[in-house]
Amino acid sequence: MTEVMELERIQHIDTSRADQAVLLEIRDLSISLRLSERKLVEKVNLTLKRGEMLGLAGESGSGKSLTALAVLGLLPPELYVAEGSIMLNGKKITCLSEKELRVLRGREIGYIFQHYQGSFTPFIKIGKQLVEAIRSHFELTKKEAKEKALMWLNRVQLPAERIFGSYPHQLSGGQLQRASLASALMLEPSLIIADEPTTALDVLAGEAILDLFAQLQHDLYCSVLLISHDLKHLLKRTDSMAVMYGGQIVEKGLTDTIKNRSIHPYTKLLLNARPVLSREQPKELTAIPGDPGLVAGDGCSFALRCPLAFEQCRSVPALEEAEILHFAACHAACDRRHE
Ligand SMILES: Nc1ncnc2c1ncn2[C@@H]1O[C@H](COP(=O)(O)OP(=O)(O)OP(=O)(O)O)[C@@H](O)[C@H]1O
Repeated sequence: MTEVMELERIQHIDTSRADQAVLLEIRDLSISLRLSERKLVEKVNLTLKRGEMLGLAGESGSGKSLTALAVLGLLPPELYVAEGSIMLNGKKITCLSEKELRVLRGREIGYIFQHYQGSFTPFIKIGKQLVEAIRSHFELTKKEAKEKALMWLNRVQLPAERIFGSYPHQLSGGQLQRASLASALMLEPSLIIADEPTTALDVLAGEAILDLFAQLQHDLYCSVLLISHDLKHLLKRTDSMAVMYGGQIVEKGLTDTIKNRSIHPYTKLLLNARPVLSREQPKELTAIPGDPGLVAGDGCSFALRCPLAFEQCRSVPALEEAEILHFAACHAACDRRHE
């Protein structure tokens, strides 16, 4: 198949996928430690539509990666899905066997991690690994698979022939992350999970990869769960966002709404702690009070660091719909709205 034919085929897939049906639905997901039964992620509800980019924000340890690993069926053995379900394309995936999950990963769900070195086996050339991955999911000859791999290396703006014949250690960090992007996208998954894909790169390389990723996601009409502790990336690129603290979602909604009308004190502090480039005098950044990762054992998980905390925060706030498609879990904010 020529490169032009392959592109036409992908464009055809785009239009046939052009509906905004729900692709991923996470319902009441709780993840616990097997030994102590301690909950690390609690009652997470998320919906991701076809073609949508959903951002998951929150500081280190808030439960973002565990949520993603649960979708991929890659939780470490000491953890398990204690409650809830995950549906992909209307099919429950929380009850699939390891063998079924292996088929799902790659073909249905692509993933890109922060540690891109782990995306490739060190002593096998990139091209050979890409061809093997393609042939394990598509019925293609070696020659056809090579053409597809080269086309994708081209699409992620790499010198395709050279990278195809290189070992992973011969590539820079940025090139390796581009190659892992090609490796995830070439299988045309309906969902891509990108967990801090640029954290290990310098700022410019990271920005360039995310711009390229957003463009390819748009062309392929796949859905993306983009995880980052850097609000800047999420505000710029996602359609909707969820903010996690202490293993729970504290606020979620359309990205513009979160940016302009955030409700939860933690989201507001995160937004104020972000440097904004402007011609005017730079505003002073607000630090989030208390130590990162300080989570209240009872009641609202953010209560120990919250400037608005009051008596009622000893009980767990429900995630309430403040306006259409905008949810927040905060007693103080809810009280103010009712005043
Ligand atoms: N295998 C494990 N055993 C015990 N606790 C774990 C394990 N994996 C994660 N945790 C704990 O679960 C919580 C959520 O971790 P998670 O990796 O999801 O956070 P995160 O928001 O993705 O943070 P980061 O941005 O640093 O990756 C943290 O308190 C973490 O210490």
